Amino acid sequence: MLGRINHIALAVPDIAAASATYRETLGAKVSAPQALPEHGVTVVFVELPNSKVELLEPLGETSPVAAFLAKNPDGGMHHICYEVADILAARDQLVAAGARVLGDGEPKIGAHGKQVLFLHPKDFFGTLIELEQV
Ligand SMILES: CC[C@H](C(=O)O)C(=O)SCCNC(=O)CCNC(=O)[C@H](O)C(C)(C)COP(=O)(O)OP(=O)(O)OC[C@H]1O[C@@H](n2cnc3c(N)ncnc32)[C@H](O)[C@@H]1OP(=O)(O)O
Ligand SMILES: [Co+2]
Repeated sequence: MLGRINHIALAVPDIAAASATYRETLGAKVSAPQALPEHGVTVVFVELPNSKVELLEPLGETSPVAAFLAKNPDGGMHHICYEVADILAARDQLVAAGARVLGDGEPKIGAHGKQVLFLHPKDFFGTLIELEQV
């Protein structure tokens, strides 16, 4: 089922400050901010030779990241995104295995314009998993 790691996501309290640190202190190439109101986040991507790091900050009153930052005010690892070849087949297989697919269970369009789904962290050893159709 699982392909490459598409990205590791870090929730941050201030995406501009975090982007500047990744650019200036770590010498990384960081994309311009992308507001994703339908997901309640603003994201940037740190480009790496073998994957990406997604920095995300809350956007709007109902951001799913706000609760995470309330518990982790300095920020922290938020989710891991695995690529899958067939997101609907993966979803059906996971649901049949008893895993919880978050939201209404239907894929949404993510930051890369691809279909994504999220799996409950409590079903995967305390780590929020995102699946992205490639
Ligand atoms: C798609 C656009 C973009 C992209 O890459 O393209 C993104 O990745 S957007 C990312 C932001 N969107 C999401 O995170 C959507 C999925 N997330 C959710 O549905 C919620 O955040 C959820 C259900 C994971 C947690 O919701 P909430 O925090 O409101 O619930 P609780 O506080 O009750 O949390 C339940 C339980 O889970 C623990 N938790 C919460 N978030 C995380 C996390 N990121 N990693 C690990 N664990 C997490 C929380 O601490 C609670 O544990 P407990 O022991 O019961 O306290
Ligand atoms: Co993500």
